[in-house]
Amino acid sequence: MHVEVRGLDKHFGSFHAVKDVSFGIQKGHLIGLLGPSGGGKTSILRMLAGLETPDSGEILFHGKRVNDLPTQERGIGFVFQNYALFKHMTVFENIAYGLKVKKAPKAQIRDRVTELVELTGLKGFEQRYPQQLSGGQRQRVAFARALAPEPQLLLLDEPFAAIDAKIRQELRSWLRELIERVGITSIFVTHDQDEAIEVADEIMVISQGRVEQKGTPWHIYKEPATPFVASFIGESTQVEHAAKLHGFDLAAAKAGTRALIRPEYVEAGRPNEFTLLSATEEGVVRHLHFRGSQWLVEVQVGEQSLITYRSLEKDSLQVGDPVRVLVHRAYLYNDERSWIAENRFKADPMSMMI
Ligand SMILES: Nc1ncnc2c1ncn2[C@@H]1O[C@H](COP(=O)(O)OP(=O)(O)OP(=O)(O)O)[C@@H](O)[C@H]1O
Repeated sequence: MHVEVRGLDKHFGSFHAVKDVSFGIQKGHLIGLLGPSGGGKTSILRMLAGLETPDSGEILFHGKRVNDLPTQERGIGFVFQNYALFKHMTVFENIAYGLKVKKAPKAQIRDRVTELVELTGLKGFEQRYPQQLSGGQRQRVAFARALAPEPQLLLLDEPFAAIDAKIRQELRSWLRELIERVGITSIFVTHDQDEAIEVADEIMVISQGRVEQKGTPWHIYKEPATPFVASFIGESTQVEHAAKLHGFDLAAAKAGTRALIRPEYVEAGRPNEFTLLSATEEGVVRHLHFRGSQWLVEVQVGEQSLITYRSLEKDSLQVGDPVRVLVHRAYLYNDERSWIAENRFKADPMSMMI
């Protein structure tokens, strides 16, 4: 189902929880609502579901306004963190529930439950009760139950929040596959950026009731539209005085312009690792953190500390080692605007010849 939201607004008393939110979701896409706690993600989901009434704005399913349609007529399936299974019902009965309420014929219910049990990898568990299942299995039952009545939109609110890290990881890829196979338009609320990046076709970053940015995970990571997005997603260090960034054309930077720099845009190493030494700055290794497949290196350049990764293949560095440092790219921002700046020594190969 194609979903369109236009100018959605919601107050709770005098608190402005959702501010002029607009977005569209293509049929069959999974969109992740990502942002800090209290940002308004759940409120947006509840309005889509008809569990909360917007102050203003429109919700369109297939181009038709559904603002006044009751929840049960919106064709929505839910999986919430606390949307518990019915304890006194077996897995089979839990999955069958929505179809029973709709008074579907018995044979149809049986066929659909069998299909979903297979789809969600729960074969053999049909007669178990929820307390006889692991957390991950219970959540899979919750998905099967939500999908049984063939909803057109699936709303997922932190569905894995209560599950251990290891199983959670498995469930993420499982969910991705499931959604692809079923081809259902889905909205997934999370405050975990790794989860959103891994699972979603598109991410919408929400903070303080507003959409900060919407785009593919790659786009959001690589080209953050606002300082909030740049600092919320991925690792970075902040440089207070952008004017000191060596090799950058900072004509547009004013006093007070700050920079965010991701570790992959910083290169730190021994002098012989650089072709143009004068393009680099002097630094010293302050900390080394072993990250399994690489080192996370903290270097000090003047007063500024920066982080970077270093491959295990290269010469190992020690704390206290002098290094040369080159910053390739920075996200700059002041009060009015934010933009991406490239180091001319990196961005323009001709300048390397100077
Ligand atoms: N029924 C309500 N009455 C009053 N305030 C509410 C109500 N529902 C939500 N709020 C407030 O609106 C704000 C947004 O809440 P919401 O649950 O939508 O945020 P969220 O981004 O989903 O956060 P979380 O990740 O913690 O669930 C919060 O400050 C919350 O306290």
